[in-house]
Amino acid sequence: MIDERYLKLLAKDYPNAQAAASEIINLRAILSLPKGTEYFFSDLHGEQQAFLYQLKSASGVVRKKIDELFEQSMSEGERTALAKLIYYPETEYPKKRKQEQDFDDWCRITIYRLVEVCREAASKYTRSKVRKKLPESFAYIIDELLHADCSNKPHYHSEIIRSIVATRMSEEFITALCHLIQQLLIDKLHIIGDIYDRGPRADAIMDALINCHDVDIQWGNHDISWMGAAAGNWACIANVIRLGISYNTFDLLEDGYGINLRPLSVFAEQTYRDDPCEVFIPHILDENQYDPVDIPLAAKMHKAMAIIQFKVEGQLIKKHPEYGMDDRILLDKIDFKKGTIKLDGKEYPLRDNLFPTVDPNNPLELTKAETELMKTITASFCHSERLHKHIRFLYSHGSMYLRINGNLLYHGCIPLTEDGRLDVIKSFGTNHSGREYLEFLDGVARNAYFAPCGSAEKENAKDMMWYLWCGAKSPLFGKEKLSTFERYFIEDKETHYEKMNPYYTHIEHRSACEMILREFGLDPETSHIINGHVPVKAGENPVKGDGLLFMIDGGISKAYQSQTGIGGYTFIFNSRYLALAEHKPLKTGCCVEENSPKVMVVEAIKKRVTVADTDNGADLSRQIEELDALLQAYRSGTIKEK
Ligand SMILES: O=P(O)(O)OC[C@H]1O[C@](O)(COP(=O)(O)O)[C@@H](O)[C@@H]1O
Ligand SMILES: [Mn+2]
Repeated sequence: MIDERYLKLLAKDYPNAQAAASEIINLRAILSLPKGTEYFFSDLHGEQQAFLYQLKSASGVVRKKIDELFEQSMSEGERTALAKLIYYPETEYPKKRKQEQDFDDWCRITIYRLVEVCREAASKYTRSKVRKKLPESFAYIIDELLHADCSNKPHYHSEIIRSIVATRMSEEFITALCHLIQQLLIDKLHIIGDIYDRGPRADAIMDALINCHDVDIQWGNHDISWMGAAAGNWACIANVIRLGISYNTFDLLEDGYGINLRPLSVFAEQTYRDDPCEVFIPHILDENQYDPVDIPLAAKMHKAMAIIQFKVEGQLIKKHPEYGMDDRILLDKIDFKKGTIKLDGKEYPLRDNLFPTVDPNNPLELTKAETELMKTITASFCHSERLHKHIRFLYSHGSMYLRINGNLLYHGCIPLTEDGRLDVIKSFGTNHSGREYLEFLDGVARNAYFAPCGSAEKENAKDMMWYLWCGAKSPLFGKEKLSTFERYFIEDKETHYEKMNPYYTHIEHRSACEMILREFGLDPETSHIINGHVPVKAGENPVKGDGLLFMIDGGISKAYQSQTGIGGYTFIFNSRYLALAEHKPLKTGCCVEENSPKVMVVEAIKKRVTVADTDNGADLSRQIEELDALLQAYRSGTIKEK
C-alpha cells in the first residue's frame, strides 16, 4: 500500500491520469529493452594512454560494429581508418584534412558512416536516453539524422550534411559524433581500483573518468593512499611521493598536481650529497615531458622520502598498538655500526648503510629539516585544487565495494581465516567481519576526509588510511606485510615475500565464492565477483571459483607486463554474455589493429538480459507500481486531477 501523502507529491509531477498513464507506458517500454553494456577495468596504475585507448575503442567493440556494418562496402584499410577516427578524432581529423584531395567529400561520406555507427550503437536505447547523451550544440541535428525516416527523406538528410560541411562545422560535428559513439557503447563503467601509482598520468585518467556519464569506482590500496595523502596523513604523503619518484612520475606530481618538489630536491641534494643512492635509482618506464629530473638527483630524493616514510610509519605504528604492526617498525632493528638488520632472529647485511638523518638512539624521530620539509609538502597537498577535485570524485563515485546488477565488485579481498571463514577483525574497539567490515571501513575512509578538522574522529580515520594501504587485515591490501623496506635494503629475496591472505587460495573453490556472494546478499546461481589487485600471471586462469569470480588485473601497468605477458583485461557484461577482452601491451604509433584485444566469452546468458533484470529495472518497476497507484487514485477520485 503506497502512502497517500507520497501519491500527492507524485501528483505534482504527473497531474492527471493521462500524464501518469503515459509515463507508465514509457517505463514499461524501457524495461523491455536489452540492458546496456557494462565495462569493468582494474589496476590502471596511471597508464593513461593504454586505458584511454581501451576506453575509446570500447575494448574492441567499436571495430566489431564497424565490421558488421561495412564489411561489404568498405575495404579493410578504410574500416581501420574509420575506427581510428572514432578513437582519436582530435588528431585524426587534421591529418585527413591534409591527406584527402576532396576533403569536403571525405567529410560528407564520413558523417554518413558515423551516423550509421551511431544509429547501431544507439539501437538498444530509448530515444530519450540517447537524447540525454547528445552534445547540446548538435542535439537537434543528430537526433534528426539518427531517427528520421531516411527512405522518405533522403534529400533532407543530404541537405543537413551538406550544410554542416558548407558552414565549416564538420570538425566539431565529426568529433561530437565520435564521442557520442564511445559514450553509447559504454553504458556503465566500473573501475575496480588502483587508478594511481607506477604509470605516468593517473591525473589524466581521473579527468577522463570525471567526463564519463556513468562511472563507479571501488577504491584500491593505491587510491586510498592518495586519499589519505590528500587528507594530510604524513605516512601516505611520504608513500605517494616515494612511489612516484621510484617510477619517475615527476610530471604527475609537479605538472599534474602542482606539488612543489623543489624543497625536497634541495634537502636531498644537501643531505645525500656524496651518497650515490644506488639502491634508489628510479625505474624509468616513461620519460617526463614537463619536469625531467636527472637520475642521480631523483635517486637522492627517492631515498630522502623513503627514510622519512619509514620514520613516520614507525611513529604511526607506535601510536596505534591495535594495528598489531610492531614488527613493521624496522629502523630500530638496524645495527648502524655493523650495517645489519635483525629480523625474526636472523641478521642480514644492509645494501645501503648511509643514514645521515637517523639518530640510532631515536631512529623514528624526524630531523628538524625533515619536519620542515614535510610541512611544506603537506601544504602543497592541501593547496592542490586539481588533486582535491580528483579526490572528491573518488569519494563521490567510489566505495569499498559495490553490488550492482547481480555482481559484487571489490579491489582486494574479503579477509578470511585459514579455514575459509570470514575473519573477525577488531577495529576501533569493535569486532567486524565480511560485508559489515567493508561498510564500516567505508565510513572510516569518509571520516578521514570529511569529519571536522581537529576532531578525534578525523585523526583516527586519517591514520587508518595508512593501515588500509598496507595493513594485514585491510581488504584493500590482503597481504601479511608490505616489504618495501626489505626490497630496498636486503638482498635475501626470502625477506621480500609478502604472504597473501588465505582468501586468495580459497577463491579457487566455488564454495568460498558462494559464501562471499551470500554474505553480500547475492544469489550464487546468477551472480559473480569481479576482483582486481593481484596481477594474473602468464598461464594463470583469471576465472576462479568455478566461474564465479573474475580476477581482472591483467597488467595494463607496464611495470607488470613481464609477469602477466599481456596488456590487461576488460571484463564486459552485455545483454547476451559475460566476456573477458585480453589486451596486448599497447604499441603506439602502429596500426590500431595490432592493438585489438582478443575477446573470450566466459559465460553466455540463456535469455537476453533486459533492463527489467537490472537494478535500475527494479527501480523503474517500483516507479510503475507507484504510478499505477496514482492512476487508481485519480480514477477513484481520492486525488483530484489537474
Ligand atoms: O615494485 P613496486 O612497484 O615497488 O611495488 C611492489 C609492491 O606493490 C604491492 O604489490 C602493492 O601494490 P598493488 O596493489 O599494485 O599490488 C606490494 O604488495 C608490493 O610490495
Ligand atoms: Mn592493489
